[in-house]
Amino acid sequence: MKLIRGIYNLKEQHRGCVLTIGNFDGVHRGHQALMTELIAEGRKRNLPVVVMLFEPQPLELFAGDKAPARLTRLREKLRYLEQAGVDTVLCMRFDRRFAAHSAQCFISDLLVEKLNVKFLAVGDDFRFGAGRQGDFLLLQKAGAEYGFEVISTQTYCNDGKRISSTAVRQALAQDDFAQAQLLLGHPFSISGRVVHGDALGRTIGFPTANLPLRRTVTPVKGVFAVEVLGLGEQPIPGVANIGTRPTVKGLRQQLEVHLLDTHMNLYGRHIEVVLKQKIRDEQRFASLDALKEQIAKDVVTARQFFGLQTPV
Ligand SMILES: Cc1cc2nc3c(=O)[nH]c(=O)nc-3n(C[C@H](O)[C@H](O)[C@H](O)COP(=O)(O)O)c2cc1C
Ligand SMILES: Nc1ncnc2c1ncn2[C@@H]1O[C@H](COP(=O)(O)OP(=O)(O)OP(=O)(O)O)[C@@H](O)[C@H]1O
Repeated sequence: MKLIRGIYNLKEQHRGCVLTIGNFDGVHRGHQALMTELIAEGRKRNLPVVVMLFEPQPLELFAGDKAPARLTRLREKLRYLEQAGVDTVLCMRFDRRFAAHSAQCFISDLLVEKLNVKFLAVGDDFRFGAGRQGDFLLLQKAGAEYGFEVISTQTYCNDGKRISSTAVRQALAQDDFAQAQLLLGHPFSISGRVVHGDALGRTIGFPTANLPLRRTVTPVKGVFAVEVLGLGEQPIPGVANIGTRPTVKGLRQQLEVHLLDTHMNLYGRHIEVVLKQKIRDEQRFASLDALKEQIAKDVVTARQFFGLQTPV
């Protein structure tokens, strides 16, 4: 799969494609169904399948930390879109300048001139261009004028309800990871590169691997039983805290994971942490000893969840 970043990297050879546009946060089963349709269309027309997405997501620009929690970072979106069989991702930098382009200009400069789109599939509620002036009807009119087909995507449902990134966030807000997985078509996970922490964890007897969470808003918070992927063939069970660590006056949100029965130096490794079950909310403890005592209990809870014997 190819990644093209920004309009200036679009070259003559990229003209002619079947296209969809959106956030695709989570790359959930609704998105996957749309990809399947688009890929069939691309094969029929012998044209590459292109997904246009925006970074940051538009609401992150407009609403900052009031924006909905992000389910996937760009890297994760790319991985899932590649698995779905997409040929090219066109990642547009969504800044004030880009957002100020008129709907007409978005169509004529980007869709027609740069991409020469032949088939476009978007939701019938899709809005675009400065002030959200552009809508599905305008796209259809433009399609008739410039010679491309515009269709509205079929709604893909679960239990009679439309699958959406919002629905996944709602499931996660209730710590319902089974429901989130059902909607996503893959487990909810957080991944990243392990960085150095304050090495306090080792002194309190629970060494942790720290992942900084660059996203401003996380969809989940607290202490969880987790499985860590990316450290060999088998997932490694662990216990993780997602939060600001109020006991040690941590400032930024991070994910810290303590592996059960495994001692490894993880600095610099890329890991994927799959959340399996919530254990409790993060708390501010009066002392490090109190925190240590609680983490020992969390470890026991996680061991029980994984059906692991607790050493005596
Ligand atoms: C299972 C687990 C639960 C945790 N729970 C809390 C908590 O409730 N409150 C808190 O302030 N820190 C919590 N922490 C974070 C600890 O404060 C942190 O691991 C310790 O300060 C070590 O930080 P370091 O790795 O940056 O040295 C938890 C860590 C783990 C692994
Ligand atoms: N359940 C679904 N079935 C079919 N198409 C979908 C479904 N969900 C999203 N799409 C389509 O995928 C494209 C990208 O959707 P986008 O990620 O912007 O929204 P979303 O998944 O509905 O999330 P949100 O909850 O943020 O609105 C749009 O064209 C949208 O219509």
